[in-house]
Amino acid sequence: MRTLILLRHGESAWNARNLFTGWADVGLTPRGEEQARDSGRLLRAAGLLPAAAHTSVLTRAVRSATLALEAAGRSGIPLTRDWRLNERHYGALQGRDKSDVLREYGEERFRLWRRSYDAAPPPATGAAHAPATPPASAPGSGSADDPALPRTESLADVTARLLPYWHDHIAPGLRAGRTTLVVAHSNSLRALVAHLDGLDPKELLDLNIPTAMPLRYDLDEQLRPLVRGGRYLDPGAAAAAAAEVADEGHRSSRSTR
Ligand SMILES: O=C(O)[C@@H](CO)OP(=O)(O)O
Repeated sequence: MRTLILLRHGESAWNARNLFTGWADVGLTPRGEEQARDSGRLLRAAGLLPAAAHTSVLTRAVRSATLALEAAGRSGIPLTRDWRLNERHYGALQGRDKSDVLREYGEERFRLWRRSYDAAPPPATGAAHAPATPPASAPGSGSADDPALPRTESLADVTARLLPYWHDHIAPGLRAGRTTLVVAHSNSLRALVAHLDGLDPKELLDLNIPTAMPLRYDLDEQLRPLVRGGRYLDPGAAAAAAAEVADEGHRSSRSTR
């Protein structure tokens, strides 16, 4: 049996402010840092000791991975960063308040942009929407104006850039028997879960990944899940937190609630 642990980063500054984030490189809130440490403590308590870890190039994920591994007593293991694990590029929605977007475009469009397989938000235009720091290993020259950088992404686009990384860098370690931690984002993890569980687009609409809740997948030799959907280490807390994610846009930011 092979064990994979999926973990979304802790609460970011823009999660707390109810803003679409995507490739904007924002840090964790103090609460997000504590959530990341708590997730590491959960791993340790469950006896889940990763031998390898992968994360995106975005600060909120790298920092969460570092804090979780420290709290799990595993800070010495290799941590590999790659832009292919980044959050989906949210196009022109990046930096916008989710409640404002919901009001402006309506429930159906809002839901399809957030949770469908093939709808991409309108592309970002101009430097204002380009990532502040282009991910170092992203395609192209690394300049924020580089036409090779995405200006928006659907979940299908995320899946297409993520799966080569899964096949070439994560799956081989799992096959070699290494318990592996992947620390990523709401939508890059939705793409990975959809691949592992064989979700169809309708099932994907209802898939929400909560922040900092370790999700354990035990996999067979073909890397197929023994239990579809995996198992959250703290199922009750994860279900409540996933419901809050689903409800984003319908409530104001955490700091003003
Ligand atoms: O804004 C984003 O980049 C993501 C994660 O916060 O949002 P959502 O979960 O709505 O896809």
